[in-house]
Amino acid sequence: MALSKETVLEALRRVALPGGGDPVTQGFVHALAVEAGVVRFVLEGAPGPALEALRPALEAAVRALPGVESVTVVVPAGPPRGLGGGPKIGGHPTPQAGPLPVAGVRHVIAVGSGKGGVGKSTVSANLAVALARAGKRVGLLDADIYGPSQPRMMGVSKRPSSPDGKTIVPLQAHGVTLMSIGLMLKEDEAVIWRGPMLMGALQQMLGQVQWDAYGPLDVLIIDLPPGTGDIQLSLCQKTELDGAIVVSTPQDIAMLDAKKAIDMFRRLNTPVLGLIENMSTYVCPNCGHEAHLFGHGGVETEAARLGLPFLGALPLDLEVRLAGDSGTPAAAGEGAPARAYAAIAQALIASGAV
Ligand SMILES: Nc1ncnc2c1ncn2[C@@H]1O[C@H](COP(=O)(O)OP(=O)(O)OP(=O)(O)O)[C@@H](O)[C@H]1O
Repeated sequence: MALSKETVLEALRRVALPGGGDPVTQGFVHALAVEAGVVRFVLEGAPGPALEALRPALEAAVRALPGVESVTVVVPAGPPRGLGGGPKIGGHPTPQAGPLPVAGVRHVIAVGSGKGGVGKSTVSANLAVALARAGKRVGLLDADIYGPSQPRMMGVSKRPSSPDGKTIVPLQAHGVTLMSIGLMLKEDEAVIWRGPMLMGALQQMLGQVQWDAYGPLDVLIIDLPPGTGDIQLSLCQKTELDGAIVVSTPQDIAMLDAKKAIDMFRRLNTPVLGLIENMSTYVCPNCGHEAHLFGHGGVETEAARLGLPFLGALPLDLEVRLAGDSGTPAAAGEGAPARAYAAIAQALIASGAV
């Protein structure tokens, strides 16, 4: 019989569980994929150690099928270790009627992008620092749960404390109040959670973090994951957002994805506060020649076409990358990128968004 999902499920059904029944009928087998001899599935629905104990028998049962080249069984990480007996991050979300405000915060602004790698986290960190330098009390939430980069960009690695075991005290860096799921995980630890766990983590980051631990905030910047997935949807529906900023490079392919993000925010009734063009120009530090590696001006043109504010263009600058990697965003310095970010911060303040 040819290898198929059904033959794999049949083999798994033949594995008897210690407490009776089989893993398929008990609902432990999820996201089964069978592709050219490669079998993958997620084992979920019982405590992690019990599933780990089951894994070898299931792998052996599948490997014994004709045509199987490899088997990968993923047992999702449970909620990360807590904060010294404090709240566990990443449980299932609790039901919530409508969008809620974030306690201790006046304005909430999400920073999104359609495509990954266009500099959304860099822009979030730098904008937060620039707004803080302009006198605003700023919070930064790293909601890029699969790829949290704010701890590195903002230069923090300490685990936040939870004195009462329920709420979490955020950290502070460069004048910004900061929280990231990355602070709860080891740097190289992958998050292998399904949708509900992600939603739960996001809900906790907004509701259980004491955003006003160092005084009430004027604005909370939320660094979203790229794309238009569960986190974006959930955030827009469950949180009273003032609006979203969309970051794109001028490249057509990035702009195409940015338009999808804009469309998503519009459909979710989240006002788009403006567009930012990142990696806009490159000025050669040796000869001063200006090059447009990803094109130039495309985002501004698109903003005009859509009737949205264009907040500014940010150069492709080695200082920005090095500063991000070193944990002190370029906006904290005195160079050209810091001036460009200060101008965007002023534009946002002038618009009344912050
Ligand atoms: N204007 C810039 N000049 C130079 N390097 C930049 C600039 N903007 C971002 N980078 C660099 O590009 C890389 C990707 O940036 P970043 O992580 O901010 O993108 P992202 O859109 O948040 O990515 P992801 O989708 O993976 O979260 C980083 O190494 C960052 O330092």
